[in-house]
Amino acid sequence: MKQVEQLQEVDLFQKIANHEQVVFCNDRQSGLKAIIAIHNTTLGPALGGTRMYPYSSVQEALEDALRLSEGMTAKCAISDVDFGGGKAVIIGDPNKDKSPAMFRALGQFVDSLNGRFITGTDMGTSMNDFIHAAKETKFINGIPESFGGSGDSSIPTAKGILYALKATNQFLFHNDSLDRVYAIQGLGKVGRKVAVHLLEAGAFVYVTDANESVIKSFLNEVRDKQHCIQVVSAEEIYRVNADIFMPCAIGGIINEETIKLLNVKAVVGSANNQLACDKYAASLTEKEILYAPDYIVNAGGLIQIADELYGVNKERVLKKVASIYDTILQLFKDAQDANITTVEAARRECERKLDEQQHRNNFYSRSRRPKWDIK
Ligand SMILES: NC(=O)C1=CN([C@@H]2O[C@H](COP(=O)(O)OP(=O)(O)OC[C@H]3O[C@@H](n4cnc5c(N)ncnc54)[C@H](O)[C@@H]3O)[C@@H](O)[C@H]2O)C=CC1
Ligand SMILES: O=C(O)CCC(=O)C(=O)O
Repeated sequence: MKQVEQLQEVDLFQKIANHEQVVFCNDRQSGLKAIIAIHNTTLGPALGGTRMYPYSSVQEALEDALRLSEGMTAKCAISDVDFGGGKAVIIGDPNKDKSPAMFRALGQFVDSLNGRFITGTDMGTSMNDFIHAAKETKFINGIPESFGGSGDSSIPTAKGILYALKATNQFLFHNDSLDRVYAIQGLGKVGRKVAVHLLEAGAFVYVTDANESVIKSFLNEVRDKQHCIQVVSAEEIYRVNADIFMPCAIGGIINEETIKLLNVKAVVGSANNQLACDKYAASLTEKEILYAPDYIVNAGGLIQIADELYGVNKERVLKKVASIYDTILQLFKDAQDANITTVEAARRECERKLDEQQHRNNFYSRSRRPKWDIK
C-alpha cells in the first residue's frame, strides 16, 4: 500500500512538472469540487477563466485544467498582456449543479491565493455566477459593468474570431470577405455571436450544439436567415463540405478520427485546445487544411479582461482585438516561409516573447500592480 501511494505521488508531480502550482478546492457545504492550475507567472499573476463541465473523473478535470492553463500562458505572451497562465475547472454539470454558494466558495479559494490567480467566465460559467464569487474576493474579472467589471468577455472574443476568419479568408482566397460557408460546432456565448454576424455578412452556416434548446433559441433569433442555415448532428458537423470548420465548444476535437472526416480548407474557432495533441497540426497540414492556432484566434476575451488592470477602455480593447487579423496573417506567412506548421510558428513566437520579457516584474519579484496590488 505504501509503495502504491509513493508511486502515485511521483506520478502526480511528474504530471504537473511544467506547472508552478495546482490547488484542489473542496467545499462540502456547497458541493464545490474545483481545481485551480497556475502554469507560469513570468509575465504577471496567472489569469484565466473558470470552466464548469461534467468531467467523468478527477483525472480528466486535472488534465483539462493543466492544458487550459498552459494555453493561457501562451495566449498572454502572444497577446502582450502583463499576465501569466492559469485556469480553474469545476467538476459538475452547469445545467444542473450550479449554485450561488458554490461560486462564493470558489471566490474564497481564489482569495486565499492572494492575487496569484485572477478568474472569470469560461465554458459553462456566466458573468452572473461570478457576481457571487466577487462578493468574496477582488480577484475576479469580466463581471457586468454595473458591478464594476468590464462586461461580457464573449463579445470581444467573438470579434476576435471574426478578425481571424477574415485573415484566413484573405490568406486562402485573397479576399477577406466573410461571405463563405462555415461549419460551427457550439452555439454558446461565443459561437452564437459569431454565427449571427456571419449570417449578416451573407454566409451560409452549418451548425450543431449538444443542447437542443440552444439551437431552438438561435433559430428563433435568426428567423429571417433560415435559408442560410442547416442544423446538423454532432457527428455530421465534421463531414460537411464547408470552407472553414469552427470549433466553438469543447477541446480535443481535432484528432485522428475527425481529421479523416474534415472536408474544409481551414480550422478557425474559439474552443481552447482544439488539437487533441500538437502532432495533429502536421496531420492537418498534410491534408492541406490551414489551422489558425486557437489561443491567438480566441484572445479577444483575455484582451478585455486584462485591460481591467488599467480600468478598461473599450476603444483600446477593440483596437487590440483588431490586431488579431495581422497576427494571424503574419503567422500563416511565417509558417509557409519556414515550411513549418502554424502551431510550431506560434510556439516559437511565444517562446521568443517569454524569453524577451523575463526581466518583467512578476509575482516572485514582488511587483505592485495598480488594481490588484500584489505584494
Ligand atoms: N467566452 C469566452 O470569451 C471565451 C471562450 N473560449 C472558449 O470557447 C469555447 C466556447 O466558450 P463559450 O461560448 O464561452 O462557452 P458556452 O458554455 O457559452 O457554450 C458552449 C456551447 O457548446 C455546446 N457544446 C458542448 N459540447 C458540445 C459538443 N460536443 N458538440 C456541440 N456543442 C457542444 C454547449 O451546449 C454550449 O451551448 C470554450 O472552449 C471556451 O474555453 C475561449 C476564449 C474566450
Ligand atoms: O475570456 C475570458 O473571459 C477568460 C479568458 C480565458 O480564460 C480564455 O481566454 O480562455
